[in-house]
Amino acid sequence: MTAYLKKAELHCHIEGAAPPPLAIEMARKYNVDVSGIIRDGAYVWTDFSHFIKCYDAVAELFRTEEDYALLAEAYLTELAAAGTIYSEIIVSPDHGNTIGIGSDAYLRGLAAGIGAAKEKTGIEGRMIITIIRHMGPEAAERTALYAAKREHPLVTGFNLAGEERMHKVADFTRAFDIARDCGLGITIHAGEMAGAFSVRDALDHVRPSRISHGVRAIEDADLVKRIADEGVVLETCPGSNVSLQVFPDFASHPLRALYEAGCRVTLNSDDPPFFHTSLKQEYEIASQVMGFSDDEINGMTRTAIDAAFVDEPTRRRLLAAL
Ligand SMILES: Nc1ncnc2[nH]cnc12
Ligand SMILES: [Zn+2]
Repeated sequence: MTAYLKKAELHCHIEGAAPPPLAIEMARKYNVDVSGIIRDGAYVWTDFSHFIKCYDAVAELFRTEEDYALLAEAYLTELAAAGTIYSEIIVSPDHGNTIGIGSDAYLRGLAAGIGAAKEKTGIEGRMIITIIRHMGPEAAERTALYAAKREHPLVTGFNLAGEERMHKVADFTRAFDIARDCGLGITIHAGEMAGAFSVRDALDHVRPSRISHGVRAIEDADLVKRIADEGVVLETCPGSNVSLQVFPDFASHPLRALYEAGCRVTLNSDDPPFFHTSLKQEYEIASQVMGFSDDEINGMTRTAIDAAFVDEPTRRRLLAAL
């Protein structure tokens, strides 16, 4: 039972955290037919490409600053109820432009939601700006320049998400250099839909302190050793990986093997309702299905706080709260 354990999360896409009932509420508000993406109260998709389409359609149901405030507040309040003291949400300022409110209003809404949840529950939240791989390097550089210009106290990191099988990591080094130079923490999706080479590319070209997923590093023993030796933190999301069929089941998921090899691992939910999971459930899976002890799981939570993109006084306060 992990219900009583304190928790921390480094990897959850905020639009991917929208509970279907909230998405339905938004669809009613804007008179959108969602029968193609929500059935029997669950999101409907078949494979990664279809998941991304469904994700984008859900994201488009949130259209105002207030909608985004509501989404962030709802998610962080749910996390806090499960004992979570820290959460980094992955956000996409480009999306603010897609829906017509602009990136500033998008971030303002999310920041208001993070603030409201903190006021109610004490949970600490930060935002990680992501660029989207399938939107290409030019869009990525524009977003990085935006992040550099638009400093925000709650925006503390930079990520690359989207279709890992498109473009090369090297195409995005300039965007990451811009983000790093303005002081943002660096993480990158790699080793999820593509294999170990993708993780190696990410380490070589981007030099991140964390990797989003990274689990397919398991295909290359030298790479696993490098990750352990360099202390790169893996934001693992087992429920997401099984749902997207990266691994057929939890028994074949490499979390245990990576942990035993000395890699620094953390537990995360990715896009929880899309993958029929939650951070609470990921902790339960680690405990009940993968056999990690409470001490081992607490160690993962400590790793998450050690690797969090926060200022040092906040890190000390969070560590003290564990
Ligand atoms: N699991 C995932 N991988 C890559 N990009 C994503 N965007 C939202 N969820 C994602
Ligand atoms: Zn992700």
